[in-house]
Amino acid sequence: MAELIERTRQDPEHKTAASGGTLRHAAAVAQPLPGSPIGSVAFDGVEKIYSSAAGPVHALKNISLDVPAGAIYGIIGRSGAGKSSLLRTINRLEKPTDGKVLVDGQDISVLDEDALVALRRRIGMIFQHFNLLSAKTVWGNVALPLIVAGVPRRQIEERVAEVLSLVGLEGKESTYPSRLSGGQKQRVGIARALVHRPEILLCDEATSALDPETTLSILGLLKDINRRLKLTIILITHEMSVIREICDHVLVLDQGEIAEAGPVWRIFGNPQHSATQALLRPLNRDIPEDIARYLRSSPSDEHSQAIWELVYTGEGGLEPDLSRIASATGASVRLLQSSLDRIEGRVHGRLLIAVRWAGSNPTVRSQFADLAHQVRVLGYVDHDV
Ligand SMILES: Nc1ncnc2c1ncn2[C@@H]1O[C@H](COP(=O)(O)OP(=O)(O)OP(=O)(O)O)[C@@H](O)[C@H]1O
Repeated sequence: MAELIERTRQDPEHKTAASGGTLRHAAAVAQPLPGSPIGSVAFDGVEKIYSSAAGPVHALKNISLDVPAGAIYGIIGRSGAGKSSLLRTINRLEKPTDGKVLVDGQDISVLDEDALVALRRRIGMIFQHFNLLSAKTVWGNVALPLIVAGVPRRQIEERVAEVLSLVGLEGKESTYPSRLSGGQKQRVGIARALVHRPEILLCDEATSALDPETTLSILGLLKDINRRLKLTIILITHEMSVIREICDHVLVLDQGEIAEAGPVWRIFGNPQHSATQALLRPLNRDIPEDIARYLRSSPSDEHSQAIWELVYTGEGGLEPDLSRIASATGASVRLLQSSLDRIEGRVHGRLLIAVRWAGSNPTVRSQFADLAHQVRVLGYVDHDV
């Protein structure tokens, strides 16, 4: 046991079921299949049907999805969409009614009790309300999983010091949770989730109880951990801004089904499903009220201005080029509004511009076609707005 822990300690990238486990656990656990990336998760036709007093609830319907090792994968959807149910199948807190969940290529439904304990040491989890023991200090909360696993005291002390330093909580060892801020409590939760050197971290609405500034600092910490420890992070949230801030991939769930899934830049840049569009609406500004008030469906005369919307979806690295936009119009052009964002180095969002009309729409449209992913005229105004 000591040898296994020592091996893990010396090599922070070494991620096996043995991390913090006992020799018996290490032998019982289903090891990652040869060639399977460490930290990968795959859902294969996963179904979950709960029985309730009101009848069966079909919470997950035919979910098939690959989560690559090392990803920060966000799961989003309206309340009741099935996010928690799906997340909890990964460490088998929920067992699928049908289908398989594979961790590192291994079907986890076949694991016996010992192997399940070992699996859960490879998969850390943090929660919206932190789930700390109020009667234990920061040190006691973080050390507990190692104490339960029977790890020798000296190694527990080393490891707890390591993870507390990783989450920026040195000096808080003797503090009780009641004396910590929400952000500090979540840092304790993260430290506790990392003590066994997991390969996957599940985050269940981890920032929903935090104010915006603290949310950003916790998201920053998660991103840092993902990079430094090469840890796969799978998070559920109802906040699109959380996905935009740290995720590289996103799954949108709608009534237990996959609405769409893929790289965040693509899904956010060009949402196809009505559920995604509805979730994204708060991030997209509609037409500003002062412009909407004067918008007409056709131009009154040659002095009218067309209000153009140019949409950027991140595809092909296309970005707004203001000088080309200006020269394409061949007339005066005014920038009315821009709501552009960068996700993983790709620009997405939109520009609203006013272009003197003068019967020029067809020419301008053909010129704009090369400059943005989607272009359309929203309407016309008779004067400067
Ligand atoms: N133990 C259970 N017994 C019966 N029904 C359940 C159970 N757990 C979840 N459900 C139902 O399954 C569906 C999916 O629930 P789930 O909690 O996975 O959704 P969610 O997207 O995480 O929702 P929220 O954002 O509100 O937490 C819901 O209709 C819910 O009421």
